[in-house]
Amino acid sequence: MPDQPLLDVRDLRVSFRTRRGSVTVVDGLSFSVSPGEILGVVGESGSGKSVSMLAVLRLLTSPNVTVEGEVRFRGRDLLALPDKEMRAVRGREIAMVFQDPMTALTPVYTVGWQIAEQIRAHEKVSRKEAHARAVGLLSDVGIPDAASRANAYPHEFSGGMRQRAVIAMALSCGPALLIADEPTTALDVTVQAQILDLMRELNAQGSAVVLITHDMGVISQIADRVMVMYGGRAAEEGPRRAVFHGPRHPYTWGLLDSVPRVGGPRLRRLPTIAGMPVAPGSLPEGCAFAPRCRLRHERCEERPVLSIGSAGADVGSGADAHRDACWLPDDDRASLRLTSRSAATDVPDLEREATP
Ligand SMILES: Nc1ncnc2c1ncn2[C@@H]1O[C@H](COP(=O)(O)OP(=O)(O)OP(=O)(O)O)[C@@H](O)[C@H]1O
Repeated sequence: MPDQPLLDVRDLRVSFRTRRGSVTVVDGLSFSVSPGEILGVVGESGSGKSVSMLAVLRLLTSPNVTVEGEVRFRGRDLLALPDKEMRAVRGREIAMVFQDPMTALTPVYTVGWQIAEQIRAHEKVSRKEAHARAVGLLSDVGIPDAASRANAYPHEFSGGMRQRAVIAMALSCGPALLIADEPTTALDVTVQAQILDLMRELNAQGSAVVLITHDMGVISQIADRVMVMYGGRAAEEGPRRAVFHGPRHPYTWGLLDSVPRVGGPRLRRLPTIAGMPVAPGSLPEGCAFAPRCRLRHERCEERPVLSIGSAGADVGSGADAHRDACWLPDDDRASLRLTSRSAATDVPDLEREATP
């Protein structure tokens, strides 16, 4: 893995001014993405996944929002880039796919025209050539009879086909980075798998991917590395295998325990994480997860730093590092996980079943 990250986000902080005062929803988030890797970002609703990526892309345009920190992409600080240069980065070097494909498609133009225009926005090619490439891309993403389908309007496509069209648009400029926010959530399972395959293909062609999801199952199928977010902060971050086989943060334990699995033991009830997600504006001074954590102790009133800890053997450095933000003693994590589970019955052993 090359040393220089493609995207390097340091101490990102996003606050909204509301009638109740300033509310911080992303609180000192740092992470990086290496060229060609797939980073899965996972966490419950409201954990700040979307807002942090929208901040990275400079798409939070409300006058009530404040974004602080550093976002380096290929060495340039995106937060300091003039608008025009930022627009060139978005769409050409960084592509985006959102849950609702209609956010990227305009209802009044044909799908082929929109992909062709996206190509022409970044490259000097004739209309005819751009259209031919758009047809080729639609065919690449599995749209049958792409030549005639290119002349259809978005409402004439199914949800899965629209998402494919948006991915075709992303593919059109061969982005170094694709940020995909819940791209499969609205789709049925078969189509979901096809869209994940397309992301893998895009990745195989050299694009790094940040995939936001609340679904640990999706992460287990596709991510090289995983960042688990809670309360606008990173709770844990590491290679997929390390996070699935040796999760270190009690919040990650909860997420993994609450994944329903086909073929797993029959559960009398699906375990859930007790308590409510932390509300923006009421982030505790210390560990954000402490109010819901069965293992909280005095030290949790102090904010834990995302770090490798003192464990040693199973952690590496750089992209291989497995970090967590928890004060529990490193050596006792495995037995503590069992202790914390014993209060819940019928909890499956997910580490053994994680995708290798
Ligand atoms: N414009 C806004 N003004 C105030 N608060 C906002 C605004 N946009 C988002 N938030 C708050 O920021 C927090 C993080 O939202 P975000 O959408 O990033 O969460 P998420 O982890 O992506 O969840 P989901 O999976 O539901 O999309 C939420 O509590 C949300 O209510």
